Amino acid sequence: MSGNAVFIAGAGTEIGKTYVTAALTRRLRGDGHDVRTLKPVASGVPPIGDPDFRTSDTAILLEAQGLVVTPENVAACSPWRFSAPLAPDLAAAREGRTLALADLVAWCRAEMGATPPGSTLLVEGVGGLMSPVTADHTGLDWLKALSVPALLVTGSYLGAISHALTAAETLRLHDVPLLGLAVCESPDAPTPIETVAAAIRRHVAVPVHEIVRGGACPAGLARLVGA
Ligand SMILES: Nc1ncnc2c1ncn2[C@@H]1O[C@H](COP(=O)(O)OP(=O)(O)OP(=O)(O)O)[C@@H](O)[C@H]1O
Ligand SMILES: C[C@H](N)[C@H](N)CCCCCC(=O)O
Ligand SMILES: [Mg+2]
Repeated sequence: MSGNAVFIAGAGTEIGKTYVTAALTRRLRGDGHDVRTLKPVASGVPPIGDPDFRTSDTAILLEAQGLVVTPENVAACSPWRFSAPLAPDLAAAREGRTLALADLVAWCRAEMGATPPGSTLLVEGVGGLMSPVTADHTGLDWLKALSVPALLVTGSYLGAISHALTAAETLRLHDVPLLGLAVCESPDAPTPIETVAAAIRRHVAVPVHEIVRGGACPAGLARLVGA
């Protein structure tokens, strides 16, 4: 038997998946849980030696785990890294590379199998729920192939309610268990985050947590995800 794996899916891109995943990681570690956090496919990632690497999802997630940036740690967290800030299939093509869903799923399954009972494995997706990951498959295909529950991250920008509910409904139609939603406060949102979260709550049957700008992971969100 292996540990508890959770896929951090997004209602879109650049809405706070990494922020929430890092906050969750820190919170779980602070609460004494054993947690490992992965970003298997990352696009828009500069080379490790580039000063901007420190703002990459991989660097942020390593730091949240108390790990330093070394080539080994980076490869172990994010084996598929592409430099163009595009959907991974397009970013890979820019480098003359391809990514096969079967390889990605096999790698993730091995990580899940290596997660001890009582430990938590967090896997951040890439882009939005149905952003292409490979030439033929989306993030939803990847998530379904892993058979793990999802935590859905959304923003509070105008339009976020529909994006969140569309993603949640897609997960429901595809029988992907949804643990809950995290609404991450967007910059310059026209309504308070509470208003957005309340609107989403009226339409979903799972917990909806709020993370304000600069905020830490709420205890309830950590309880939802922790082993
Ligand atoms: N609650 C927050 N407080 C402060 N900054 C935030 C918050 N949520 C997100 N951000 C910032 O917004 C930007 C986008 O967030 P983040 O990188 O987490 O998005 P993402 O959904 O992971 O994007 P991607 O699709 O590239 O993986 C980052 O600079 C991040 O630090
Ligand atoms: C570069 C960006 N921050 C992400 N890494 C990739 C987002 C891909 C989105 C593709 C799409 O859904 O249109
Ligand atoms: Mg991210």
